Amino acid sequence: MTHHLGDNEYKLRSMDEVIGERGKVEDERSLIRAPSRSSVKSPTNAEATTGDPTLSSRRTSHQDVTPGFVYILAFFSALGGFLFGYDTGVVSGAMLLLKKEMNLSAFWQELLVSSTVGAAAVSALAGGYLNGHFGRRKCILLASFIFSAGGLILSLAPTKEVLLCGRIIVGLGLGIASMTVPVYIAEVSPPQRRGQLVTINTLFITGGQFIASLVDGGFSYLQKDGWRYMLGLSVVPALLQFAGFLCLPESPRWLLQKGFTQKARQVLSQMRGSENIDEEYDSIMTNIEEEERDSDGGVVIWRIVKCAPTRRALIVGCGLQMFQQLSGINTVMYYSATILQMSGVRDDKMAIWLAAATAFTNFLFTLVGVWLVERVGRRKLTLGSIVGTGLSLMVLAVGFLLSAQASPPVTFHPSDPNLLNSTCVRYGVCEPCMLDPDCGFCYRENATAIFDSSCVPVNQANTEEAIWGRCSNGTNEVTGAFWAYNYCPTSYSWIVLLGLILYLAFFAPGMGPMPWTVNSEIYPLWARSTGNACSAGVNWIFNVLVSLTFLHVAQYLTYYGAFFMYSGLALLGFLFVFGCLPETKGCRLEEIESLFSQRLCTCGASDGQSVHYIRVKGGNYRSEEDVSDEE
Ligand SMILES: O[C@H]1[C@H](O)[C@@H](O)[C@H](O)[C@@H](O)[C@H]1O
Repeated sequence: MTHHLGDNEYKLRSMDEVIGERGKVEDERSLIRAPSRSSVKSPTNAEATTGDPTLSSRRTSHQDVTPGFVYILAFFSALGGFLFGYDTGVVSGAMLLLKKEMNLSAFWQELLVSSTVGAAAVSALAGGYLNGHFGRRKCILLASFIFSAGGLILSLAPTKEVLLCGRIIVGLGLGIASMTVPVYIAEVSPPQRRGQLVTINTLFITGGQFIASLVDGGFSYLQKDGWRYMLGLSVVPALLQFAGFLCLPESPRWLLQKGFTQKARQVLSQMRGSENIDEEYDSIMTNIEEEERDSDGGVVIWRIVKCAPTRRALIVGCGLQMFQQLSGINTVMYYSATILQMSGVRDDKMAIWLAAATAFTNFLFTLVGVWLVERVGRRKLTLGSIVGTGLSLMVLAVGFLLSAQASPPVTFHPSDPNLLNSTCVRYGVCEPCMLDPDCGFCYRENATAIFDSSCVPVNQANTEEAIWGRCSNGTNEVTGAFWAYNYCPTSYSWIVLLGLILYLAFFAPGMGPMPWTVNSEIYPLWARSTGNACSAGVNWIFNVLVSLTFLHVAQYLTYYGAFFMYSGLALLGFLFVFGCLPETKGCRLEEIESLFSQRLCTCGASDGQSVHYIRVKGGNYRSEEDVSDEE
């Protein structure tokens, strides 16, 4: 179908073509890229031989060394990621001490953990408005201020109610930081380093989780008030970030959008060192002008939904965040201590240190992601990661399945009258006994077998022991009886352990960081704050959903059922990523909108092909047919 382009309608083709014909077709304008004055005026040898000015300028920029200032900016921003990881990670260790000292019921424990994540979901959504209105820098300052205040309140909290306030305040900071930091880093980075620098933010998240587990381990010996240090230590990086950002500049893209052109130029040249910034400056400027001209005002989220390319970007961004959480990372991390106990680590203190080893593995493999992201690109990295994640989840599930099939029987039935009312006595084998949150498995073992095993009620105030009997004082050296809560003794634990390690090795380089990295790049400037707010909100909402439902899911589906389900969800995630995620590596932020000009779920079909764009009424389309096909 042919389209007649009116005054407001203009064509947008592939970047190279548009720039090549720019002299000839005055009213054809590129949204994707504006040529720099310098590149048009003075062609280099490469342009002369290939006739391709884009190629030569892109090559030049690829050879450029990123100025140190950008690394400083990335470091101070990523402290927000560190706080994200620290505050979400530290709470499990703090809770072990808190529940004893403050006599917390299971409900209060759950409330203290999930209130932070819930508050983060709300503030991430609200962060879109703050970000667009006040700028990235002020939002980061606000988040670090909130983190400091929250940390202080937590460390001094006299009652559980004050603790809850502190946890909610920290959550509010988390939400804002989680959506602002990746956007800020993406906007200050040069295209060839952007993926790596934004991925460093996730490295800081997993680094924060690892440091939190070390702090948990260290202070777990301090029974009185140890939790105050654990929770309060987050004030240090928060204050460091606050002080740093008092001296650091606003994102040049936000400055330009708000009309602070002089300041934007100055900041951009500060960030690019000796590099010529004309091309980048013009490109951002042209983009903003076109966006303003095409904008019909109105609420941003509604504009995003109405405009096909941004709508698709939003679906991809939110979908990635959803599948990240649905692949069960936080369940695996949270459950790692139990998995390790299953493999025969009986000492609680030892389990805490081994959980630190799990967090370290997550951190280490995120580092692999930082190294790979600019080498293999976001798409391949995410695809490879999600396939591996799905397979490792299957290994985990098979490990749990074999353990369930070989579940040791109950051979010893204590004749205490208190037991008559308990559901625990009805179980004949360990598997259903451990799936019941009210019961645990008490047993003895020698080198070859398990014997004298019983299913007895757990002490709800301290799940590390039974409410009475041989196991009521934890692992009892005298009677030689062991207490297993939430797991069964098994000789297949090595498969589960293998699954855990494989899971982290595959998840951490791709599915961990890429949803954040990709979201920071795929929206045009006018939609960036809102797009990231929505996708970060989705991440937090699914985070709280998956962690709150895990134990119930495991109760209904058993552990192996739950992990098979997660691997099924990872498979769905693979299909989604394969169909919908385009490669954004090396593109300038202003170019990326055009990658969503095609219908969703066609990415897999067009991998690596060159594209032609036309732009009609504010939208980018891959071909003239797409215009007629507008969804
Ligand atoms: O990308 C991060 C990272 O993978 C963390 O380990 C996880 O706890 C977060 O939920 C996730 O968003």
